[in-house]
Amino acid sequence: MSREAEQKRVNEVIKEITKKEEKLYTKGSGLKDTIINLRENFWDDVTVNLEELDDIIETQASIKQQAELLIEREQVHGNIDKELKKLKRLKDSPYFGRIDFREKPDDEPEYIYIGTASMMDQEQENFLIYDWRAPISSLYYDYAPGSAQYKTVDDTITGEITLKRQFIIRDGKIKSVFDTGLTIGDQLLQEALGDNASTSMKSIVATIQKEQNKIIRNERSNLLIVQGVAGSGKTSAVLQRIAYLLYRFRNELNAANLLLFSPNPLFSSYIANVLPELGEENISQSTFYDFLKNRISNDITIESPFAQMEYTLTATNRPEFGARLANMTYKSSLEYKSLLDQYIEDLGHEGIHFRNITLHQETLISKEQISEYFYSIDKEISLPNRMESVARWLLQTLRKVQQEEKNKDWIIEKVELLDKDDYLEAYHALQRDDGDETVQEEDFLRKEVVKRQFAPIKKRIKRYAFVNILASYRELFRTWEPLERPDDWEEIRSLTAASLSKKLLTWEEAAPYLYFKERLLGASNDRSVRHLFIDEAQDYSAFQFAFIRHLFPYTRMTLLGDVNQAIYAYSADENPLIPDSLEQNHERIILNKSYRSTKQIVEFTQKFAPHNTSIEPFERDGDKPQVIKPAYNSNITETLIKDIKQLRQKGHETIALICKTAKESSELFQTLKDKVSIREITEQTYTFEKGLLILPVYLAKGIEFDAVIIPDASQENYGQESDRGLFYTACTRAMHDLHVVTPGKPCKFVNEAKQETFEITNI
Ligand SMILES: Nc1ncnc2c1ncn2[C@@H]1O[C@H](COP(=O)(O)OP(=O)(O)OP(=O)(O)O)[C@@H](O)[C@H]1O
Repeated sequence: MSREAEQKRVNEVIKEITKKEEKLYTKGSGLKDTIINLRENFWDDVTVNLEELDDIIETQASIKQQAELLIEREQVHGNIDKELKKLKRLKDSPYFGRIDFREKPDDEPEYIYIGTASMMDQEQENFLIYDWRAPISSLYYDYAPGSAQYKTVDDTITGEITLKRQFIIRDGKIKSVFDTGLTIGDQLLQEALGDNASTSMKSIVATIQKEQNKIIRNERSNLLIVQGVAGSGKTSAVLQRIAYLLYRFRNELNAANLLLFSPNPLFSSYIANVLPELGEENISQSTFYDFLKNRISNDITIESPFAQMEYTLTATNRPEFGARLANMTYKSSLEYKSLLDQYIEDLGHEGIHFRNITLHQETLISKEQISEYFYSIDKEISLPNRMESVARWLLQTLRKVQQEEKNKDWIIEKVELLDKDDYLEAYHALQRDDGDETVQEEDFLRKEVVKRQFAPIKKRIKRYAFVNILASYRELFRTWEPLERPDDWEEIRSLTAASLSKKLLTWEEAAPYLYFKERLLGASNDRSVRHLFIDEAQDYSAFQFAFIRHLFPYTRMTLLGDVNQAIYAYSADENPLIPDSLEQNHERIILNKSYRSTKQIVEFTQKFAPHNTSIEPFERDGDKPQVIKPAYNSNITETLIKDIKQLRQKGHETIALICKTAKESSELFQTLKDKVSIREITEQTYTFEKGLLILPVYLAKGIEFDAVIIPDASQENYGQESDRGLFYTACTRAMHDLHVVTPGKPCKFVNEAKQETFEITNI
C-alpha cells in the first residue's frame, strides 16, 4: 500500500470515527437531559410519608429506587463520555503501527492496525484498529518480519509477519510512514528522544522495545524484579504495564486495586499524565513516607527520608553522627527484624504496656487489670487474637460500668445540659410507652447521657488504643536484654530511647516501629491491593521490603530500580535488585539500554557508575559533556550564569542545577535568584514548569531535563565513596547536555571517566 493509499485508509477510519461520535453525542445529550430532569424532579417521583413505620419503609424504598435509576443513567452517561474521549484521541492519531500477518503460507495476510484503543467497523465485524494491548498486537513489539507467534488466552497462534510498518499521524494526517525490522522505529525513537524534555512524562506506546514489552506483558510472576540502567525506560514500562493489566484483567481489576510507590511528590505529578493519555484512570500513588505516615498516630512524628539524607550528608561533625549511621545500618537490616521478632516473642509472656481506661480522669479499668487479663489468656494464641479477646472483654466490662455510672449523681448534671431535640426525642420515645412518665423520662435521659459519654471510650477500645505501642517499643531500648548484643548496641540503644521519648521516629525506625505495631495488633493487610509497583526500589532497605511483604502477603509485586542509583548507603545490602539477595521465587528482567541521554553522556557516566553493569547507549548524538573549570579570576556565580546563557542559546528549555544537598541548593539559589529567573525545588514542591530549576539530587530522582549543570563537582563536595551513587544519579538526569562545574580539584568520579569522553573548558 502506498502512502496515498494509507492516507486514504486513515481518512476512511476518521470518517467512521466521526459517525460514531455523532451517534454518541445524540445519545449522550438525550441522556444528559434525562439526568438533569431526574435530579431536578427527584422528590416529585418519590412518595414521602413518615407517619407510620410501614410508610417510612415504603418511603425509603421509593427513594432507593429513584436513586438507583439516577445512578444507572449517570453510569451510562459516564461510559459515553469515556468512549467520546477515546474517539477524540483516535481521531487525532488513529494508529501508529501495522503488521500484515498470515497463519498459513497460502493465506492472504490480514492487516492489523495498532493504536491506543480498539475500534470496529459499523457492522461490528472487523477491527479497524486493534488496541496495543490485544494479544495479536504483541506481534508488533516482539518480532521482525518472518515467523512469529502470539499467545491468546488459551492458545498459541503461529504464522508469518509479511510486513511491519510504522506511522506518525497527527491531526489525521500521516506525517511519516516507514517499514521496519525488529527494533521499532529507530527513526521514531530518534524523534521522540531528540525532543525537548517535558514537564510531564509521555507514553511510549508507539515505540515499546522488546525487552520492555516483557515487563509490560508479564502475567505469570508474583514478584517481578527489574534492574534497569538509568534511562532504560523502567518508569515508562511500569506505567504501560499498569495500562496493560487494567485492560487484560478488566473484569477483575480496576484502578483502585493497584498501588504505586513513587520516590517523591514531584515524580508523582510528573507521571500523572501517562495513564489518562492511554485512556486509563490514574491509580493510587503514594510515597512510602506518606504511606507510613498515614498508619501512625498523629502525635508521633516521622522524619522524612529526605531529612535523613540531608542529615547524613551535612551533619558529619555532630557528636552522635557515628551512632546515627550505625543505627541506620542496623535498623535497615533483616538482622534487626530477627531481634525485633525475638522481642515480640518475649512480649507474649510479659512486658506489653497498656493504658488505663478513664472517664473524666477517673480510672474505670486500670492498665494492671488489662495486663493481668491479657497475660491470663493462653500463650499459644497469637498476640493479635489475644488483643481481640481483651477488646471484647473490655467492652463487656465497660457495659457493666456504664450501667453503674448511669445512676450516679454527675449524670444528672449532664442531663441538664442536653438540648431541646434530645428532650423531644425522649418525649417521643416515652409516648410509645405507658407507665410512670417522670421516672421513665429521667431514666431515658440518663441512659442517653451515659451512652454518649462512653461512646468515645468504646471507639478507642475498638481501635486498640488501650495498648501503649510506643512505650512497649521503647522498652526494647531501655530494659530489654537481647540474647546476643548487636554491634554498637549501647549507642543505638541510647540514641533510639532518646528520640522515642520525644515521640520522634527517625526514618530508619519508621518501618520497624510499624512492623512492631502490626505484629502486636494484627496486620491490617490490605487485600484490596492486588498489584503493587515500587519504583526506585534500590532506595528501600531490606527491612522496609520485609515490612511491605508482611503488609501485602497476597499482592503481586513489580519492583523496578537501578543499583547504580542507590543514594542511601544502607539500602545497598540485601536489596532485592542485587542478584542472590532474595530467597523468594521471583523473575528478574535486566534492561541495559539507556534511552534518555545522548551516547556521549552515557559514555562519560558509565565509567564511574557504582556497579560494573553493562550500559548500552541508544545511538543518539550530542555534544560531549563539559567539565568546566571556572576561569582564574571569575567567581562561581558568574561562571554559572554564563553557562546557563550558553545552554539557553542551544534551545534548551528545561535546565536543572542539580546539587548534592538541599543546603547547597538553597544557598546557591539565594545567590542566583536576583541575577537569573530560577525556581527552587524543595520537598514541598509538587509540580514544575519549564525553565531554570535548582534542586538537590534526591528530588530529581526519576525525572529528566534537557540540560543538567552540576554546580559543584569538586573533590571537596563529592569526596566520599558513598557519594558515587548521588553523583551518578545527578549526571544521568541529562538528556542532551551535561555540564560539570569544578571549582577546585574535580572529584574523583570525573577523573575516573575516560579522558576522551569529555571536554574541559574554562568559563
Ligand atoms: N521505548 C521507548 N520509546 C520512546 N522513549 C523511551 C522508550 N523507553 C524509554 N524512553 C524514554 O527514555 C527516557 C527515560 O525513561 P524512564 O524515565 O522511563 O527511564 P528509567 O529507567 O525509569 O530512568 P531512571 O532510572 O534513570 O529514572 C524517557 O524520556 C522515556 O520517554
